[in-house]
Order: sequence, then C-alpha cells, then structure tokens
Amino acid sequence: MTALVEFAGLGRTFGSGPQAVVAIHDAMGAIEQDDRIALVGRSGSGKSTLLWLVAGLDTPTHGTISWPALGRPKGDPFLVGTVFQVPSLVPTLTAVENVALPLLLHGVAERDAFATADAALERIDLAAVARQLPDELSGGQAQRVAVARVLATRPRLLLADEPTGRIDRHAAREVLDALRATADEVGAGLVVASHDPLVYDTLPQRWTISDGRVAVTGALR
Ligand SMILES: Nc1ncnc2c1ncn2[C@@H]1O[C@H](COP(=O)(O)OP(=O)(O)OP(=O)(O)O)[C@@H](O)[C@H]1O
Repeated sequence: MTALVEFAGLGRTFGSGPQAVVAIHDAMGAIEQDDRIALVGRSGSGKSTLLWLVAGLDTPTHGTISWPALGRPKGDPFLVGTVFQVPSLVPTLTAVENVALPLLLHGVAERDAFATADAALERIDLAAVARQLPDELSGGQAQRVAVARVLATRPRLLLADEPTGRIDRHAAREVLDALRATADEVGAGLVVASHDPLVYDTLPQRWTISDGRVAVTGALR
C-alpha cells in the first residue's frame, strides 16, 4: 500500500539560540490508509506541531516528509481533513451551509454541494439540526458538524487535534465514533492527537510523544 505520509529525521525547532524550542525531535514514521492512530502526549509535548507538519501546513527545520499518495496536500481539504478542539464554524451560517462551504469554495455546484452536505449530516445523525446556527448547537453537535464538513470533502487523511477537549464524555464518544466512521467510509488514514484516555482506548494504534520524541507504543493494527 502506498503510504499517505512518510517522514524521517523529522524535526521542528521554533526560534533560535538560547531561546530555541525543539518541538519535534528526529521523528520517523509513516501513515497508511487503514491506520487509526491515537497520538498521545502531555500538553506541550509536540502533538499539534507534528499534526501541522503531517498536514503539510508547516515546514520542518530538519529531515524529510513526503506524501507519496497525496502529492502536495498543503491546505487542500479534499486531501487532508482537519478537526480541531474548537469546531471553527462560521457563526452566521447554518450547519448545512458550514458543511457545504469548503465544497462551494472549491467550485462544486451549489445543488451538489448542498446535497453532499445534507448527506454528510444525515450520516452523522445531525439531519435534525441541519438548518440551525452554530449558537443553537451543543458543543458535541458543533464538533460533529465539523466532522461532517470533513466527511463532505472525502479526504484521504483525517487529522484531529484534541477533538474531545471541550465536551462531555457522552459527546466525546459520539465525536470519536463519527471520526472513525468517517475514516472508514471514505477510506482515509486517521490520526487523533489527545491526552484524553477515551481516545487511546478507542483507537487500535498508539503513538506516544514526549518532549518532541515520537514512539510507536500501541498495538500495530
Ligand atoms: N509558534 C510557536 N512558537 C514558539 N514555540 C512554539 C510554537 N508552537 C509550539 N511551540 C512550542 O513547541 C512545543 C510543542 O507545542 P505543541 O503545541 O506542538 O504541543 P501539544 O502537545 O500540541 O500541546 P497542547 O496539548 O497543549 O496543545 C511547546 O513547547 C510549545 O511551546
């Protein structure tokens, strides 16, 4: 299977001189389509930095990273889908408009974009709130709308950064189930960065990160 992402000797240092912070140190790894990885580490251990590098949104200061199956993913939501701790929905748009937005911005015809957005919301059990504004949604619902927005673009790789950080346990489980179902449905690799035990209890593989050093510690599939 062609890897989605491969990296070796990967490093990211912020700043220089005595103030330099080595956020990622000499990391090696690969992510494939059927990977379901919990990226586990304390606050400040380097999880977000690694995700940004893997997404192609940041440039390493050392080593190499490539996307053999993706070309150059930089910011392309059809290649790499992202879900963050805060769902970052446009407050003046309804749930379905938020989900349709990346499609519309990338030239999908309005009718098709809304049909796809409605189907994605339905798939994640959110059809009932499709016409509501973000303010009218619970935290868990808003986060699942962000997952539906990813589902609608059918990316090859799905990256989530602390997606359960601000919601209760029940909602967290629903969000994780939605992320996993989305990855399964579109055939995407999945990496969820978190220090929430629910995340690493739910996903079969584990990468541990400590002071910027990444180790594969969980079961391999
Ligand atoms: N833009 C930046 N400039 C300077 N230092 C940074 C920058 N981004 C991250 N860092 C530093 O790099 C290290 C790793 O940060 P990172 O955000 O990747 O950790 P994290 O594990 O995602 O933490 P959290 O769980 O709190 O989000 C930290 O020491 C952080 O202060």
